[in-house]
Amino acid sequence: MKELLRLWSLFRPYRGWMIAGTLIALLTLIANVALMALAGWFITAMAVAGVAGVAINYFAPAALIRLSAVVRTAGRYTERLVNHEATFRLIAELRVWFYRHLEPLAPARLQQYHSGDLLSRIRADIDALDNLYVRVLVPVAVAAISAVLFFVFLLLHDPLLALSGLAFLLIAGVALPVWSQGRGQAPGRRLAEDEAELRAAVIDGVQGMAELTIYGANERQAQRVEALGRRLIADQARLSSDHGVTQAAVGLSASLSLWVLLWLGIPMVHDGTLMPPQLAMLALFTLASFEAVAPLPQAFQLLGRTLAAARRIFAIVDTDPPVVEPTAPSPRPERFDIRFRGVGFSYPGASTPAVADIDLDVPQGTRAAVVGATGSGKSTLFNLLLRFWEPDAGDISIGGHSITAFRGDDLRSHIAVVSQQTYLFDTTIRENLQIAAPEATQEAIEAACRVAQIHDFISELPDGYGTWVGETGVRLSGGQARRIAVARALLKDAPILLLDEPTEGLDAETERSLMQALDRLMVGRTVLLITHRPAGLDWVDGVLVLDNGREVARGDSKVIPEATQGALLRDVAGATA
Ligand SMILES: Nc1ncnc2c1ncn2[C@@H]1O[C@H](COP(=O)(O)OP(=O)(O)OP(=O)(O)O)[C@@H](O)[C@H]1O
Repeated sequence: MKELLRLWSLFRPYRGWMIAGTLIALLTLIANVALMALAGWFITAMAVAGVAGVAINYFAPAALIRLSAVVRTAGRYTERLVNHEATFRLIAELRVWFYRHLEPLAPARLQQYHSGDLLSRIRADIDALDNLYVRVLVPVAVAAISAVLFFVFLLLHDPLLALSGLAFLLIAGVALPVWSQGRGQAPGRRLAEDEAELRAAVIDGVQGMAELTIYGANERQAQRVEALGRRLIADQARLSSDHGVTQAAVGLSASLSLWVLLWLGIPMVHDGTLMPPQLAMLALFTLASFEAVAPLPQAFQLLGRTLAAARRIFAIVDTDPPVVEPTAPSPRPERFDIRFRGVGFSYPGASTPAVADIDLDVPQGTRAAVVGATGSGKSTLFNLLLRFWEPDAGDISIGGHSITAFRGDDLRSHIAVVSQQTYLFDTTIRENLQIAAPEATQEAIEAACRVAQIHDFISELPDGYGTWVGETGVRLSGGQARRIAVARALLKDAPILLLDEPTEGLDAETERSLMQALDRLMVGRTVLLITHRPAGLDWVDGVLVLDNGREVARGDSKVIPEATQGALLRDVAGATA
């Protein structure tokens, strides 16, 4: 119920559309029922007149029948147009609304979700919400209003006929939807969850296909996907069979309603309280009136799926962002020194802190390295500096301003990152570079690529900068992707540069030339490097050595103590073994 009210408030801007859609749908329904009732009356009246040998005016009823037919057809078309237009607008807006809530949660709060699950939420779950609008709200409003009108119409002829008609309408329009809503709740919820799990499993299978093939695990993955598919089909089959049952029950209610009306009405014709054409009209009227309630059982059956989708969406929307954005405008630092003071942080649920009591100064224009074995907390320092997470203790400042005073985007506009994992989008090299500077001209892009020593390679490609790099940049080597990252950082032209093992995994020659490119990039910037390799750090001005999130030494590169060197070298040996 809570979800329904929240969804209703989200639909608020579309209430005008909803009212228009409801009125047009109501008019269409009334035209259809009128068409059937008038036709019943007209045919019987003509037959009775023929038998009696009297003339009747057939122009008015014939014109009304034609009018009803035209209104029904035009109404159906317009109603679809209006309601679908409103639904598509609503869905488009909901998707943007959801994405706006998702953005501040990345990456910290989203790590617990599989990308396939998030995709399911943003696509299938948002789509499922339109069910509430087109299949529940509008039909329920139409059914409720028309049931009252139909009841009043029957009441004008006979109270007993009205009550029997209403009783069957209530069975089809209230009892059956309540039953199918109860039956559909559990499979509907499972459908939302299983669809997400299936999507995640398929994405995993496709992305990890090389590993699955190497380790002969394709079959197991296929079985997992198949089992999920079977579960999904079982729930869909149950919903479909229930849908069949309710549709049959609606048909049965309509037929029973007709029979009861005839059973009650025929004696009235004998008594002369009802004319034969009236009986025919009321019979077809009763039958046609069930069109108003026919969509309700399925709509309520799908309510379980819709509410499960709503819950999954609200679960993300209600997540508190890991950092609180300041309300005041961000400061505009004149200098770009980086300072950590007493910084401590634990990831949620972790028993030990990832970093504790860290002090670090990187004066503007200098270069510092944080060295430590795997898991010693180096990347955590970057995550805190980039404000993906908020420290539990201490403070980080840039140019004398605490980073808590900056809005996330403003803070990150001062920082460029080159890491070992450069994410390349499935688009052209040019667009991948323009992520850092959307307005960058071709000349600026080429200049950055020359410094990054990747221009010659790109120029030799048949499509040059228009070359498609493939998903996650599969068509480029690790070294080439790293150079693209350097070029991106040059294009961004930020005063602070974070380097996360930028030469990791490259051969000596590639590493040397990438270091030359990095040398050019580092000029005039405040640079912080994280690495687990203690060797070759003579180009940095200061080193901080971490072990298990704590400082164990600091100074220049010579301070890396023997013991720590040993641990680091073991780490390197372990990583390469
Ligand atoms: N997103 C996260 N959620 C929970 N725990 C995390 C997360 N990221 C890191 N950790 C944990 O925090 C500790 C420090 O990790 P961190 O990634 O900062 O180490 P690192 O020195 O950068 O390691 P590496 O050199 O392997 O990248 C580790 O124990 C790690 O398991």
